[in-house]
Amino acid sequence: MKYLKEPDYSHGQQSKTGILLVNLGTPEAPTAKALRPYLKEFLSDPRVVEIPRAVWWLILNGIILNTRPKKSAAKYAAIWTTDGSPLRVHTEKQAKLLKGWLGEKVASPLMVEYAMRYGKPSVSATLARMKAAGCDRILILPSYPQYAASSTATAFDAAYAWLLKTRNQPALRTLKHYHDHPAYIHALTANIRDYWQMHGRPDVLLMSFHGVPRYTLDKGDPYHCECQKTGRLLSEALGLEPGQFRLTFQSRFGRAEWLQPYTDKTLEALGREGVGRVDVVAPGFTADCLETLEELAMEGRAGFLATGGKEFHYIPALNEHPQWIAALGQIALDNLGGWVSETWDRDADEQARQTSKNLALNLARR
Ligand SMILES: C=CC1=C(C)c2cc3[nH]c(cc4nc(cc5[nH]c(cc1n2)c(C)c5CCC(=O)O)C(CCC(=O)O)=C4C)c(C)c3C=C
Ligand SMILES: [Fe+2]
Ligand SMILES: [Fe+2]
Repeated sequence: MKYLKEPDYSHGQQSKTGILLVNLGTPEAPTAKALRPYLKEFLSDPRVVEIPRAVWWLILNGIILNTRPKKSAAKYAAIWTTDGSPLRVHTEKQAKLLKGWLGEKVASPLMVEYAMRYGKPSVSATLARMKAAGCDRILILPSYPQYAASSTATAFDAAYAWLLKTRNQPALRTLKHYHDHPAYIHALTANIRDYWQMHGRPDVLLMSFHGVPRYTLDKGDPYHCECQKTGRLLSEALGLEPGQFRLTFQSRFGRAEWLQPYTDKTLEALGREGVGRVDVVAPGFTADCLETLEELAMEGRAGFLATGGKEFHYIPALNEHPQWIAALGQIALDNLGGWVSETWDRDADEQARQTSKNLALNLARR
């Protein structure tokens, strides 16, 4: 059969608008056994590794899948929670909170779900469930503020692949990026300011983004420029001078050159330069995960302290920060034009926000 079976049709079923939050995916357990299928699916994606298929098949199946699952499992074990993988825990909570936030602002029937590009819950199964529940309009909202072919585009590929097999297709919208959306920048700023209010300020704020191979920039992927723009807007919003922050790229995979400067090398250099306190933040990760909790908060810390650094702080990702949930809601609404009717007065809300911000600033100045 070429097409998926249609859910039973009933006249008068209320049509809904759906929002699907898509994150990368994570293993089912912190074990080599669970890592293997996850890494196989992830690293078999031609958007992720672009070398010729036959060559890559040999490397992946002959070397990587025999060595990496065990090593990565040990890293996942160090960050695993009683509720499971942090990436899934946070993404699931974000979807629930987003539904609550939108519920107060939107009159139309709405469904908010999350899916993972690799592993479970899959994009196709979740889209099928949303359609069966009556969603005939769906917005795909990737968890990545900066567009990259290896993250954003492949999430869309998964949605399109499901549409290809679907007879009665819902309307689909994709949200390409929100790297410079004022609400996203505001949420990042609020999250960092909250942290500094509790723990004091660093000598240097290091903004670390997930890396991608350097050749993707040369071939036209806008990811590098979008990370730079987020970094610039964030440094301006925080009022940082050039010497007070750095922007770097982490998680290099394989032997090819990736976007530079590298996070690990920069942290080691900062330690050697005698920088006393470094705070690391990862603006491109909207949920904490292996790459932030293990690579930055554990490995990065060790590298900085081993080379002479005195104090290291990792500032948590946006996760469930109320400003982030509000930002997700605003970003979603910006992309739902004509699909839902809003019951809130955005301008009045913005005015109230500015007033309370000014009040807080005045209080801080006293
Ligand atoms: C910001 C979004 C991401 C981009 C762009 C991205 C590109 C990219 N990643 C790899 C290889 C790996 N990444 C891994 C984990 C991982 N990557 C992202 C996000 C982006 N990746 C996240 C959120 C995570 C964490 C997932 C979690 O479960 O917590 C891994 C798996 C872990 C490991 O074994 O190291 C690999 C592998 C490549 C090759 C790439 C671009 C080409
Ligand atoms: Fe990655
Ligand atoms: Fe650039």
